Amino acid sequence: MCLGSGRRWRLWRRCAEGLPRISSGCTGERKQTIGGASSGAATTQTRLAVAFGRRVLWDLGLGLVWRAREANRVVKVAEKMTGVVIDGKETAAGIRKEVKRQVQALEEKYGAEAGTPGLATVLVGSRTDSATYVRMKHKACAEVGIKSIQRQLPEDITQEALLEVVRALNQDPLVHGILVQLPLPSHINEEAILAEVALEKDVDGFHPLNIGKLAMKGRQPLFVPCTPLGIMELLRRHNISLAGKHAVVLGRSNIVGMPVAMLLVKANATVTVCHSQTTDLPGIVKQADVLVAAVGRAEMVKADWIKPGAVVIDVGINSKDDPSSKKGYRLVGDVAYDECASVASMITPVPGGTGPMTIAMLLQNCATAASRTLGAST
Ligand SMILES: Nc1nc2c(c(=O)[nH]1)N[C@@H](CN(C=O)c1ccc(C(=O)N[C@@H](CCC(=O)O)C(=O)O)cc1)CN2
Repeated sequence: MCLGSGRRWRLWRRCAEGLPRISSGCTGERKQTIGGASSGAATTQTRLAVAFGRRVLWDLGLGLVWRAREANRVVKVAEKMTGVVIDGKETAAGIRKEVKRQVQALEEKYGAEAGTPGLATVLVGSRTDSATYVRMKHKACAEVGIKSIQRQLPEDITQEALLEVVRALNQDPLVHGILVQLPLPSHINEEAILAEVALEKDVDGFHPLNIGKLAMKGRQPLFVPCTPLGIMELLRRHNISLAGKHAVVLGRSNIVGMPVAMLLVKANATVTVCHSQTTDLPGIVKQADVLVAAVGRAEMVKADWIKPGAVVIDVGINSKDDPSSKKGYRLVGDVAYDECASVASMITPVPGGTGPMTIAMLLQNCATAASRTLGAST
């Protein structure tokens, strides 16, 4: 077999390095941003490859066989590169447009009064973060044409009175989705309140039956919690495959950690859930092809915890003192973003990552709830 010198050289390099091909698009500090449904190939990462005693054999076509052994050769390809930013804000904006079209179609089919999806939010007490999230939800509803009503209740409301509010919303035919903002005050039994929400209106997916089905093989919940669903949608829309991958989830909360772990298992990933009693957290995180950080500890995950090329999903929203900002603080995630972005292949920012997706998924669940109810009643 006769090989041209260019082809021979390429063959030798492939054999000797034993490396995956490095994208020619890698450009030092350049940041690539991907939003919407476009695909995001990993373009940058630091690579260290060690090739021991690789055999390179080729025929020069002159009857001469060259046998080359590369012994203890270190191929070091170290590049300072930056992972692709998964833009949750842009992806969520695309989903809001889709929901808006869905709402218009429902109104055309069932009329403007009966056909408009309705969401009821229930806010107990005066936590400023909860009030902000509820306000954001109402604003997003208005943007896509979902009618929303709010039940603002005092901090000291009794369990029974709160149950009555939920029961009344269950009976309201113009309300297709009910959301009880969490956390609730400590004297309220959260489990009992969430269990009272009508199953077909459980747009937060926290009803015990929906969570139970999520945890079971071959069962489908009516609704899936919004942040975990948003994470899966971000991964799907960015063509990140999960089958056979090792996914590590930091945190075991009912709102994010546990349900996202169940969704990852259903997507055929091998999942490790880490928590406050986990030993050697950095060592476990280092094994993750996909990392979901949801512990609520500012910038806990450092660059040397990340496996080169991993996909990093940051769910943390923590405020950090920042005298240079107008407010005196800024929001940061659970991941030390700048340093981790240079090791990961793809990463979500905070703000602008999973947060906007949470609200987009709520709108989507609400439109689905209305569509099912209206379809069932005709
Ligand atoms: N009943 C529920 N309660 C809570 C949920 C939930 O899904 N259902 N999740 C969280 C809070 N949450 C929604 O309620 C939520 C958190 C953050 C964001 C968001 O868009 N964050 C922005 C930054 C916002 C800011 O500037 O403060 C971002 O990340 O870009 C949306 C929703 C707990 N409770």
